[in-house]
Amino acid sequence: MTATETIDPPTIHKGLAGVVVDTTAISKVVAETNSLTYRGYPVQDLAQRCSFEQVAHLLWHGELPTAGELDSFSERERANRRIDRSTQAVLQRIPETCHPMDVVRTAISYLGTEDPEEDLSTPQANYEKSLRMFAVLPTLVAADMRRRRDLDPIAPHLGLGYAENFLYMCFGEVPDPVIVRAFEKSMVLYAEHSFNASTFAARVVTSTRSDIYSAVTAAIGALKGSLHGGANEAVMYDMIEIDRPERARDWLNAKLDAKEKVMGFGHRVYRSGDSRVPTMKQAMIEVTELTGESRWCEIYSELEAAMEERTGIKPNLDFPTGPAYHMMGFDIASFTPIFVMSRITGWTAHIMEQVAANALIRPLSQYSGPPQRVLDPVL
Ligand SMILES: CC(=O)SCCNC(=O)CCNC(=O)[C@H](O)C(C)(C)COP(=O)(O)OP(=O)(O)OC[C@H]1O[C@@H](n2cnc3c(N)ncnc32)[C@H](O)[C@@H]1OP(=O)(O)O
Ligand SMILES: O=C([O-])CC(=O)C(=O)O
Repeated sequence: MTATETIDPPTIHKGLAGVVVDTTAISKVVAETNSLTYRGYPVQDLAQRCSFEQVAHLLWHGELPTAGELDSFSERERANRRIDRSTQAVLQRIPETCHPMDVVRTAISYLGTEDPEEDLSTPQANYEKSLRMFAVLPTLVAADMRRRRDLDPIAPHLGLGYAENFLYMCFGEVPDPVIVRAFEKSMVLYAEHSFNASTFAARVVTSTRSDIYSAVTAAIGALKGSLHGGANEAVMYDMIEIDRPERARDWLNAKLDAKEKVMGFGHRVYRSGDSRVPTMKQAMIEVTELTGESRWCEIYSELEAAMEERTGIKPNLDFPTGPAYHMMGFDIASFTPIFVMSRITGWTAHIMEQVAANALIRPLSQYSGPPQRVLDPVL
C-alpha cells in the first residue's frame, strides 16, 4: 500500500482553501487586518507615493530604486516598448471577434518563440525577459484597443513615463493628471497579491522547469476568468445593465435570489474587506469629480450598501476599478488586459522566486470513480 492509498479518507481542501503551500518574500496579505504589503511596504502608501516603475523595481529587486537605479530602469523599460514587425503581423491576423485577453495570451506566447533564450531560466535571463514583457505589454494592449476602434496604432512616446505613455498610446494624448494618477494607482494596486489563482498557475508551470513565457501564458489564462481578473469587466457590464442608481437594489436582490454571484464582491482571503479598495475607491471618486459622470459612483454606493445589508460581503478591488477604467475611456473588454500589464510584475517575481527554490507542485487527489474492475476481453 502506498502513502496515497491510506485507509482513512484524507481531508480534502477543495480549491486549496486555507492551504499554505510555500513561503514567499514578495507580498503579505493579512486577512485579519485587511492589510497588504509588497516587500514590507503597505500597498496604500506605495500607491500614494510611488510610480509604477518604482513598484516594479521593488517587486523584482526587493528594494525601491535609488534615483540612479530608477533612471537606468526607466531607460531600459523605454528601450523595450516597441513591438517588432513579425509580432505586429501576428497580431493583425488574430480575429477582432476574440476577447482582448486572447490577444495578450497569444502575443506573450509568440514572444517566447522569438526569444532564442526562451528556455534559459537563469536569474539574469528571467529578469531580462520579465522587463521585456513589462515594457511591451502596454504597446500590445493599446494597439489592440485601437484596432478594435478602427484606429491605427500609436508608437510609444519615449519621453513619457509608463502610465502617461500607455494613456497616450490609447488616446493620442496624455489626459488630465487626475486620470494619470488614478490609472497609475490602479497599476500599483493590481501588481501583486501572493498566491492568487493566476500567480499560482504561473508557479505550477515554472515548477516543472518550463519557461517563463509558458508560465505567463498560463497565468493570463487563469486571470481571464470572471471569478478572478475578469471580474473588473463583469462589474462594468453589470453597472451598465443596472443603468440607474434607483434600480441597483432590485437588480442585486434578483441576482442573489437566483443564487448568482455578484461580480466585484467577496474574496477568498479577505473576509472583512479588501485592503486595496479604499485607495481605488478614492481614485474612482477623483475621476468622477473630473468627468462629472456621477452615475457610476451612485450605483457603486447603492450596490455596496445593499450587498452589505443582505450578505455582509464587501467589495474587492475589481469593484471600484471597473467604473474607474470606464470613466478613463478604456473599452470594457480591455480592462483585464490592463490588469495583465500590472500583474506581469507580480507573476514574474513569483516565477523567479519559484526557480530559486523549486519543488515540483503536484498535490494529491482522492479517487471517486468506479472501483477497480476487469476489462471485458470481448470489447
Ligand atoms: C482580483 C481578484 O481576483 S478579486 C476576486 C474577483 N472575483 C469576483 O469578484 C467574483 C465574485 N466573487 C466570488 O465569486 C467569490 O467571492 C470568490 C470566488 C472571489 C471567492 O470565493 P470563495 O472563497 O470560493 O468563497 P465562496 O464562493 O465559497 O463564498 C462563500 C459564501 O459567500 C457567498 N459569496 C461569496 N462571494 C459572493 C458574491 N460575489 N456574490 C454572492 N455571494 C457570494 C457564496 O455564495 C457562499 O455562500 P454560501 O456559503 O451560502 O454558499
Ligand atoms: O488574491 C486573490 O485570490 C485574488 C486577488 O485579489 C488578486 O489576485 O489580486
